[in-house]
Amino acid sequence: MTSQNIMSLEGVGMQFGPFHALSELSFEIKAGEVLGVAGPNGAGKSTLLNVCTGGLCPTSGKVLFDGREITGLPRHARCAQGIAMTFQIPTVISSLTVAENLLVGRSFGGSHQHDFDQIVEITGLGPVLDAEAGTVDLLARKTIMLGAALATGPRIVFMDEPLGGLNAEEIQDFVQIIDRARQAFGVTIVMVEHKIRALAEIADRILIINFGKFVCLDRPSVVLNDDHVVEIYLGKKHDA
Ligand SMILES: Nc1ncnc2c1ncn2[C@@H]1O[C@H](COP(=O)(O)OP(=O)(O)OP(=O)(O)O)[C@@H](O)[C@H]1O
Repeated sequence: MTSQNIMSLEGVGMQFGPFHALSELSFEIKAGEVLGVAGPNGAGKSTLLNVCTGGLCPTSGKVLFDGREITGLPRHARCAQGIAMTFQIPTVISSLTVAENLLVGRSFGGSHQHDFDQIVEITGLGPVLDAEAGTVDLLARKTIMLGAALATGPRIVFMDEPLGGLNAEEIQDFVQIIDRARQAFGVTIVMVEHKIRALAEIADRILIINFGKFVCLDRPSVVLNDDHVVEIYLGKKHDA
């Protein structure tokens, strides 16, 4: 992992009418890292992902990619620059084959696309390449979505709750696929995830937000032992 920053948020806020979903968020994402993003329901995690990937334009502050401002850039333009996203509910094109879904991903990418065969090898999708994407199981659909994202040739992939709905064995399998993608392509991964123990195993650092505000950003061992984080998840400590 290098210490060079690939993306920075500077004082980012997102208001929906009078409601502040994000307030004054500032932090950096390091090139090559796996950054976990966690926080209670409604903390603003999905809003944050959308602000980073172009689904939402923040109402204040700046988003920088490689030092250049991309705050108002739409999703397709960010994708062409190397910013991809996978969604909580797998968005595959059910009537196309698995291979065709990966090729659709390629058609949205920029100039630095990864080798198709290497994506198939990393994702392990080889045995189901000719199957209709709507017929495969949840893990395979999540893997197709990641494969299609990788096919765009991203430098950073934002993943919204990638482990949701998977059992313990499937979580291990999917985490390994994510790790292989990171090793092979040097891609930076940002994962919003409720399963904080699983997140701690794969993430280099974890960002905690609450009520749209920055709480802490550090190594998993530090974050999981942070009193404020424990309080957010478990409630205030009471003297016996
Ligand atoms: N388009 C919108 N209009 C109004 N309020 C919104 C909109 N999108 C999100 N919100 C509100 O912003 C807050 C943050 O939502 P967000 O989905 O980002 O939280 P989250 O941390 O991803 O939650 P969860 O863990 O439950 O998925 C919530 O209170 C939500 O109701």
